[in-house]
Amino acid sequence: MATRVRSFAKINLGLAVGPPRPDGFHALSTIYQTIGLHDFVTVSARQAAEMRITLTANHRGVPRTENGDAEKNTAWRMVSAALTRMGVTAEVHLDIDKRLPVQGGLGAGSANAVAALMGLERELGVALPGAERLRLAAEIGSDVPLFLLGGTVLGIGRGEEVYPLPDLGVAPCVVATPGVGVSTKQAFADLDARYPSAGSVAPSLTSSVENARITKLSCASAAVWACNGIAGNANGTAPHSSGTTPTVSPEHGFGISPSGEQFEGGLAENPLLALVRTGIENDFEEVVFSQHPFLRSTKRELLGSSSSQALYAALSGSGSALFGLYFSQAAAREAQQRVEHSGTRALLTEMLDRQTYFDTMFAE
Ligand SMILES: C[C@](O)(CO)[C@H](O)COP(=O)(O)OP(=O)(O)OC[C@H]1O[C@@H](n2ccc(N)nc2=O)[C@H](O)[C@@H]1O
Ligand SMILES: Nc1ncnc2c1ncn2[C@@H]1O[C@H](COP(=O)(O)OP(=O)(O)OP(=O)(O)O)[C@@H](O)[C@H]1O
Repeated sequence: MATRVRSFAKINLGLAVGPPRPDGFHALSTIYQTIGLHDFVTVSARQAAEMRITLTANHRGVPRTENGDAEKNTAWRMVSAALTRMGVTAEVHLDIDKRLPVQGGLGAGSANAVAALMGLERELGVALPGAERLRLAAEIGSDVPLFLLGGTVLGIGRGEEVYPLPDLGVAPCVVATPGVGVSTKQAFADLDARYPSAGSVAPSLTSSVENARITKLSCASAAVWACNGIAGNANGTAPHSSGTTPTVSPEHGFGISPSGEQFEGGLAENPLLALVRTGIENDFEEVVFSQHPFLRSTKRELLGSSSSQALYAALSGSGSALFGLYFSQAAAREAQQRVEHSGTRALLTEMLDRQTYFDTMFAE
């Protein structure tokens, strides 16, 4: 028997990058949001006298056994580390059915690692404690721990320190996937080069300005909490006390529940709108757009005009994927068509709340 796991992508709702730290990573603050697009990771595992982990994939950009570089794969690394922590020797086969872009800024490789861990635990009937999972995930990559929480997640530190936020909602989302890859490592280096601090040998971001932006984005997450405090509970584990997740509406401009019922008090109480109104931005846009100017046009297409405007559009992570969030399915479809008309692939999906993330993670 094998276990097939959906490996959902993320977008970044704002990403503020600070100066490099002594360990070479950059301090950052971001709000991660899982979305419905996904790869499939299939895990087969059985206890054995000797350890053997093999990996196949349907995309040539994915490190795998056939190419002799499986050990570089996030999913392979996660399974290897998890088996060591479990004290289990096993024969494991991983298959990655890649549907998300590689080097897309959608955290696809990071999500693959968590999907592999979930599949491995189910296959072996062994579950690591939550804190152990988070520690392992942070060792694999900065973007990995968020996928252990799902839904709307605050990320600080180098992005690996994660806190579940009450879900922002289920707004329709269009993801544009341009045919260029962006190296995350290079994007951080380009940001450093753009903001060299006077007098220093190594380039670094101007810390006072950038740290203020990090603080601002962390404060923006407080807007989410405040709104959810009104709309429901704010303990970060249950979406809303009403049991519903807010959606956004073009006609009314404020939150309505899936049953059509409006939240009292209007716009100010919709957490997604409240977050957008704090002025969230992705710091990578400046450097990535100057290298790939057509991405700026794609963002404009996602944003649309005043008659069918996006609630928000931005680069995800260090790109190259961009996303738009919309008030309605119709507005999202129009945006998808605008982007595809200009020759860039665009996929229609929606924000994925925490409950749905876990309920739909295991494929039949
Ligand atoms: C840009 C984001 O996608 C935003 O969500 C993430 O910060 C990237 O996370 P990730 O892909 O898991 O990144 P990692 O695998 O941890 O690091 C890849 C490389 O990116 C750089 N890196 C990453 C995260 C961070 N906070 N500072 C960095 O400088 C480092 O050079 C590192 O060697
Ligand atoms: N499971 C994996 N799937 C895809 N790429 C992987 C995987 N494991 C390691 N890699 C390597 O990592 C690089 C980037 O992978 P990924 O697709 O996760 O980038 P990304 O979407 O930009 O991620 P992030 O948003 O976390 O920066 C690839 O070039 C590839 O060599």
